[in-house]
Amino acid sequence: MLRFTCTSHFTQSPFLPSPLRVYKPAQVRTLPISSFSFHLSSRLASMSARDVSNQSDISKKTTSNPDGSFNRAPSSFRNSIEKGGKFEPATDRYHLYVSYACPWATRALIVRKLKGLEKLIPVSVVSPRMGPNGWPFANVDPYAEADEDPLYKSEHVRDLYLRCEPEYSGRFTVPVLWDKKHETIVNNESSEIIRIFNTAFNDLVEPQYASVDLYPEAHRKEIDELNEWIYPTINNGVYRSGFATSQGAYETAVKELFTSLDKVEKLLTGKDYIVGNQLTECDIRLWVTIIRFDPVYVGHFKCNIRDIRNGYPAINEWCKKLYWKNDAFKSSTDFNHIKTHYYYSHPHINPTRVVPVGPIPDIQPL
Ligand SMILES: N[C@@H](CCC(=O)N[C@@H](CS)C(=O)NCC(=O)O)C(=O)O
Repeated sequence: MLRFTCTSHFTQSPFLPSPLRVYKPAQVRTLPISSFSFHLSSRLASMSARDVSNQSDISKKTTSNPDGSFNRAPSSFRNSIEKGGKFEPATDRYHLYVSYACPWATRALIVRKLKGLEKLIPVSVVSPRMGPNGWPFANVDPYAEADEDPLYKSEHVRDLYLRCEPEYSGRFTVPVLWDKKHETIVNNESSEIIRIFNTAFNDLVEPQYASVDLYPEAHRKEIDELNEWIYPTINNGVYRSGFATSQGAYETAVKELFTSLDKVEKLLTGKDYIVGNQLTECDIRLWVTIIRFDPVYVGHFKCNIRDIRNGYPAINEWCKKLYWKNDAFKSSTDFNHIKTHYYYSHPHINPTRVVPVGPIPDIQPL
């Protein structure tokens, strides 16, 4: 029987009462079943028994309420990038660390691409197999499509946090927006990173990218109102369902989740975008959860009242169109990283680490 140990950073994590919250993306490869299962099993087989027994359990460090409901701690680094400030817009100054598996990091990847920031803000992708020390870089876990840290050759994302704040005792999350000048984290909260990307570098990018506005003045009120319930009940709702440790907490979360999906289905019927007639941050924030829904959340997080492809035609159509017609979405999505991460990194809810083969395909064609 596997035994799971918590490392010091997990036990030290501040489980503050906080708004509920969670989860990250890249290249999609549709593999035949045989190569997919070979790929996963050969990777897993390369992990030693010790690696497996030391694997931490994210659900243990984030589910802290006595009633079994899941609670997510707030992000710690909340700076902005602005002219005249400590962090000024500049070329070759900032670096983005992400996991393709994490929905929150995927938000940042999508907006980085939509805003033409790829050269300005290089990106490094961690291995999807989160372990006792958190997210490993490819030098520690050489996983396909994962990178080494080009700045410091860090072993884990935690090394970056401890480099800039040696006493840091929070969670070592992605995304991380890093400043090379001050060698510190600018911001590790995706909802703020995407707002920074939306405006801060407009003077440094081509006009066609500067004019992209994902938080337009005219729609801000509506976007804020939607974020207000989509975040707790859908984005974080899947985690509240999956990480619940009591029947009651699970049922509350899963029912709220599907009630909100029903509402979104109505909003998207006959429309290409949630707000107005244009792509906004609201689409991006919701999409990163929906794209993971059928491959992961239905099974791993027990969000199985319906799936998206059979139960929500308007959401499914919207999701497919963004994926297949806008490369910022497709190129930020890697189903192999997504599935491997969830089924591997939460041994508390999937002790065997077996990764399901389906659904096939990961996303339906248009
Ligand atoms: N507040 C963060 C949440 C990010 C987050 O929870 N990321 C997860 C991955 S999906 C993570 O890095 N977890 C690592 C850990 O908890 O140790 C945001 O929205 O940017």
